[in-house]
Amino acid sequence: MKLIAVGKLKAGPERELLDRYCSRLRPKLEIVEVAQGRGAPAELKRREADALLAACPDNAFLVAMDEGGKLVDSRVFSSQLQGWQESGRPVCFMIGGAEGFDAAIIQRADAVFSLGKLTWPHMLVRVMLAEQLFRAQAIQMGHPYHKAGRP
Ligand SMILES: C[S@@+](CC[C@H](N)C(=O)[O-])C[C@H]1O[C@@H](n2cnc3c(N)ncnc32)[C@H](O)[C@@H]1O
Repeated sequence: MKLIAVGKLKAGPERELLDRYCSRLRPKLEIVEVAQGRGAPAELKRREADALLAACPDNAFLVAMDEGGKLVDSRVFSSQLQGWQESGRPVCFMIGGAEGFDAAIIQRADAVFSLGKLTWPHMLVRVMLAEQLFRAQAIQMGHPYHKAGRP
């Protein structure tokens, strides 16, 4: 699995949490960082989209993280992730920059997934996605990390 994201995550609390969840993930999550675009928002997003798409294999199943995407619970996400992984295509997640995605990313995406209607800082979205990937793995394995207490 691969995460392609805008910006460079520096040392600090987000890095520590991301490393903690990533160290528990199997298969490993390869993280590719692309440079933040420059210029007016439309141009910046176009440049970021070019870099993001260049890092994404043509045959990848691309999941774009976007607040306008599909809202699912962790069990549904876990089962969807399993299906994507079993499809034989490499699974790539993508996180945009401060201005969000260019339309080209949403058009290319095979799935658009939301962490809720609130807008989160993109470095926190990395941590939240890694935690959900770990939770999805725990659900698949029946590991008690995920407490299925809801009716
Ligand atoms: C600061 S947000 C960009 C906000 C931008 N104004 C927009 O409309 O997309 C940076 C990136 O974090 C991710 N992100 C932020 N909030 C999210 C959410 N609720 N669900 C999924 N991804 C989110 C998206 O990939 C977004 O491109």
